[in-house]
Amino acid sequence: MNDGALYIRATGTWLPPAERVADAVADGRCEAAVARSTRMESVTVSAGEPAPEMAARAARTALERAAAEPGDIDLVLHASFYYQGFDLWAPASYVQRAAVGNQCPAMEIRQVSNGGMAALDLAWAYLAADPARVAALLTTGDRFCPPGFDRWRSDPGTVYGDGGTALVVSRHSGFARVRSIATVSAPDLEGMHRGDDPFGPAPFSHRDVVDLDAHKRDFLARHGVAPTVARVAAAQEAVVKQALADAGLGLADIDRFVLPHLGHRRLHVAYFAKFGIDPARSTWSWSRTIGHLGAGDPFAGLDHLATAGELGPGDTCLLFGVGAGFSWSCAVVEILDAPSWRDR
Ligand SMILES: CCC(=O)NCCNC(=O)CCNC(=O)[C@H](O)C(C)(C)COP(=O)(O)O
Repeated sequence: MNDGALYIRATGTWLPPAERVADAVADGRCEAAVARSTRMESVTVSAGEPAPEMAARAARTALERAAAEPGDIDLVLHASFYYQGFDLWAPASYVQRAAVGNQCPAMEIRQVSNGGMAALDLAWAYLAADPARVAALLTTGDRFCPPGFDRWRSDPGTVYGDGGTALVVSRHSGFARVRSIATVSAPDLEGMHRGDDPFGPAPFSHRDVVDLDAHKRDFLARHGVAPTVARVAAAQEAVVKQALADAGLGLADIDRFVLPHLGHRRLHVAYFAKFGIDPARSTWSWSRTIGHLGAGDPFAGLDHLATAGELGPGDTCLLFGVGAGFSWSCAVVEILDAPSWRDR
């Protein structure tokens, strides 16, 4: 066991069937312009499975692959950002009861789309703080459904998918090692996801459906596009530079890029063009069939690469997360062994 090391023992996802973007355009659910700019092919849509249940199903897969017993798990962190099914409730405890069945601390992470990476960052520190702590279960789960969310229109540069994801991390061993993780925060940008709306006394006090584009227009009208874009770009560059430096690697050393499930235009601006990332070496060809899973994209993307047999010993992956706030996280993951559960 290496002091301070963190390993990934297993990944897991639970995704409902996908709906085709072309069908959504044909029946008016999705604007043709959004289909063109995002280049999304399909998104996973829950027929009714609740977000915490999808997370629990992903967790069961990851725990089984990790051969982890309930007593092995010393922390459960559940990240989400949309409605979890009840107005005042503890989704992390639901995941713990439904998937683990132990009594370790179970807490919720609400860091919008960066919640999965925030959980990874915090779990590493929590496990390192006590030699008796060995492993953690990290989950995400969201269901972006009506009436309050329009997966096709609530955030025009991104089309949202439903699903649960999970990671089992350990200080002792795993198929992959987390070489570094960095997180950068830009609270001066938090207004971009509230705009000019006043604080409300209850959910949906000012609008019936989430409209992130309205908040963004309000914010950019006050703060300007160019300075905001520059601020976002600078923070994105800083977090990648920090993660790579802490891992002693350069961008050229990275074999695979696990990117947020944003639409193509956003990915091109923030990742492909900015860092010279080849889309073919990213998860884009898969994520365009899934949609933005909220906090779960990094876990789902790593699970996809592992399950598809695209990861071998010595490979390095760069996991990216970005969330309203804003916050950015970036982790360097080194593959030590081919995952035992890969499809081929
Ligand atoms: C709310 C869900 C969430 O946390 N999403 C992640 C944060 N959002 C993004 O990264 C989307 C990209 N947007 C931006 O970077 C800023 O809004 C910009 C750069 C101001 C305008 O980007 P655009 O909307 O034009 O793609």
